[in-house]
Amino acid sequence: MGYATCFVCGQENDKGLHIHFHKDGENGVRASFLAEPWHEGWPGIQHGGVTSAILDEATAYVTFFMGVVAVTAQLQVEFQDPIRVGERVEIEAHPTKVTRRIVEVDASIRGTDGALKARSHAKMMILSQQQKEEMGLANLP
Ligand SMILES: CCCCCCCCCCCC(=O)SCCNC(=O)CCNC(=O)[C@H](O)C(C)(C)COP(=O)(O)OP(=O)(O)OC[C@H]1O[C@@H](n2cnc3c(N)ncnc32)[C@H](O)[C@@H]1OP(=O)(O)O
Repeated sequence: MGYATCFVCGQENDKGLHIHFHKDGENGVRASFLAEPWHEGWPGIQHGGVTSAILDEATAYVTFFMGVVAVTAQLQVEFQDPIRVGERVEIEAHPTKVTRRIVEVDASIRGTDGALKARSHAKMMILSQQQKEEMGLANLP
């Protein structure tokens, strides 16, 4: 499942991260990722933008599995501990608050030992029909 060309999850995006997200419980999502050398910023450490993209995507999948079309309006990221190249990490996200137009989501990335690497709090804006049409997202499955 996913959009083929998405930078984070698209299986047909040659330059993408190819992360597979799956549902976890009623509203959560989970995924796993291995940091590769071409994901680094400082030598040997995964770039913070890549980390942020992964958290953003996990957040978006929460709303996707809820059956709404939403975009990220705010994403607040805390980088707690470096993600090393060659290190596998586990990603998790779940909703914390749902209102008519905004879904708030917490996401985290942890090492395989459970140590916290990064976490985020996001506000996802549910799009109106007009906004979906304006953004070219009106015909999503
Ligand atoms: C299978 C694969 C699945 C999923 C995989 C698919 C790919 C997923 C990609 C990952 C997700 C992304 O990165 S999405 C891409 C990054 N995000 C974007 O490009 C979004 C760009 N921003 C926008 O388009 C717009 O600013 C919106 C839609 C977010 C908001 O515009 P709007 O709807 O016109 O908002 P507006 O009428 O002004 O305000 C409505 C109410 O919301 C509040 N509000 C407005 N903006 C914000 C904000 N940023 N943060 C908080 N609150 C806000 C206002 O104060 C107001 O409150 P009140 O007065 O009513 O109280």
